Order: sequence, then C-alpha cells, then structure tokens
Amino acid sequence: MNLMTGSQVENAVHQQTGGVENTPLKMRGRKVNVFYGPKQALFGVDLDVRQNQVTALIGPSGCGKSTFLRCLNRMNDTVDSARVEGDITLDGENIYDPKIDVVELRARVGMVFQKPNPFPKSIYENVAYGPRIHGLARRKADFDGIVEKSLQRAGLWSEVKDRLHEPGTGLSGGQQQRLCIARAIAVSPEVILMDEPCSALDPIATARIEELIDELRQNYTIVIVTHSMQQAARVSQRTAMFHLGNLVEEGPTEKMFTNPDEKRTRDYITGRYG
Ligand SMILES: Nc1ncnc2c1ncn2[C@@H]1O[C@H](COP(=O)(O)OP(=O)(O)OP(=O)(O)O)[C@@H](O)[C@H]1O
Repeated sequence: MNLMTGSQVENAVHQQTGGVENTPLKMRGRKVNVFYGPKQALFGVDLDVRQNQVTALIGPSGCGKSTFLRCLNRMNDTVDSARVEGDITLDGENIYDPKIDVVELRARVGMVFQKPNPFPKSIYENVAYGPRIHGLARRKADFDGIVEKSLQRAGLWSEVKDRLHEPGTGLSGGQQQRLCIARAIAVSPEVILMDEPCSALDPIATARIEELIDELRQNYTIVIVTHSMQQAARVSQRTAMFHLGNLVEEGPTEKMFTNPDEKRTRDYITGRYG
C-alpha cells in the first residue's frame, strides 16, 4: 500500500481541479447487508453517490469495498453464495426490484476491473460489441461514430486510430485499461464503477488513467475502489472509509484526508494499519 505523509495528502488534495460542490444524488445505499453464505461481509452500510463526482472507497484489505461496489450494479448476483439486503437506488429507483432488467442496469452502471480484460477481438470490436448487443446502432457509420467518440473520451483515439482492426490484447497494459474504459463508455453509462483500475499499471499509465478519471466526471458519475491514498486524494471529491464490513465515515475528500472525525480513518490514511 502507498502511504502518505500529511503534507503529501494535502498537496494531492489541493492539486484537484474540481471542488466538492453538492451535485444531485445519483445512487443511494441504505442499510446494505451482504452475506457470502453464512458469513456477513457488509453491516448496514448507508452511502450516497453524487452525480458527476468521484467517490473513493478506501479501507484495509477485506473490509468490503469491492463487495459494496459490486452491489451498485448487481455484480454480486453472479456470486452464488452472495445475498444482498437493504435498499440501493439509482435515480430513486430500487435496482433490486424484480422488474429491473439487470443487463440494462449494467449498461447504465458500467464496470472497469482491476486487470485490463479486453475481449480477444479487435480494438474496434471491443468498443462496438456493447452497442451492438444493446441495439444502440444499426448502420456502420453509427458504429464508427460511437467507437471514435468512446475512444476519444477514454483518451485512446490518437494512439489507436490507425490500428482499429488489430487485436485489443496487443496494446500495452495502460492502453488496454483505457480500451476497457472506452468499452464501458460505449453503451452510454451514467455511472462507472472502477475496482482498483490502476493496480496492474505502471506509474505513467496510472497517471494517465487518473487524469482521465478527472475528465470523465464531467459526463459520468464514478465510484472507485483504491488502495492508494494518493490516488483517492488526487481523483475523488468524496471518500468513504470502510473497516470490517462497516462504513466508518464518509465525507469530502479534503476533510477525510486532513481532519477525519474517526480515529480509524486517521490511522488508516497515515499508514498506522492496513
Ligand atoms: N465470493 C466470495 N465468497 C466468499 N467470501 C467473499 C467473496 N468475496 C469476498 N468475500 C469476503 O468478503 C469480505 C469482504 O471482501 P471484499 O473483497 O469486498 O473486500 P475489499 O475491501 O474489497 O478487499 P481487498 O481490498 O482485499 O480487495 C472478505 O472477508 C472476503 O473474504
């Protein structure tokens, strides 16, 4: 884990381009409990996610960050032993309501994983695949437009525009991760969930993704799990601290990193445990 001194945290927070304006609520979790078989992994988590902000989920390994993230687009449905209780809404609508179409939900709430995982297809097809299965385009020109716009937004277009029909797996790790971000963007999501998106990347590729996250929040709402305190401080406007399946506290990132209410948060961000 990366540790920060107090002044490093303050520098990172102050380098942010955006403020902590109170944008509208996008997603809301209330009394969220998650069980894997008999083992409870989350205990009554209440957390709001605000539109056009980056919310960072931090906390020691195994505290439930990824579990909470996966609740937000029902990825836990794919884990046989997982059971989710409580309320989670997207624009006020309960995403666990039986009438919700989960495939459509996952287009609205997209996900980028820890390890870049492009399909074994061309760069173009990696991006065009989602719009095709969701019926978002029919004519080639429309697909071409979506592919270009998504790659532009993911900051990859200029690097790949002359090799769109080469395999996505031939790109560097950082480029593959931006391709995965383009793939998520291609189906016009409202929220993008990122589970440690830089953990497999070198510092230069990481810096590029962090800049991109800051640009993306103009158009999307982002929730990111990270082990890097510098990253949370640099990219997020709000930070939520988890410990042993509980939400310890959440608030504006600047406050969380400079003057948290809870000792557990202070100890974690200053590297006293984790
Ligand atoms: N598929 C699963 N089956 C059983 N237990 C699980 C499963 N996924 C997670 N857990 C357990 O739930 C708890 C929370 O795990 P989770 O992965 O959400 O934590 P985390 O904070 O994201 O951890 P890390 O930082 O190490 O990724 C842990 O005790 C973990 O072992």
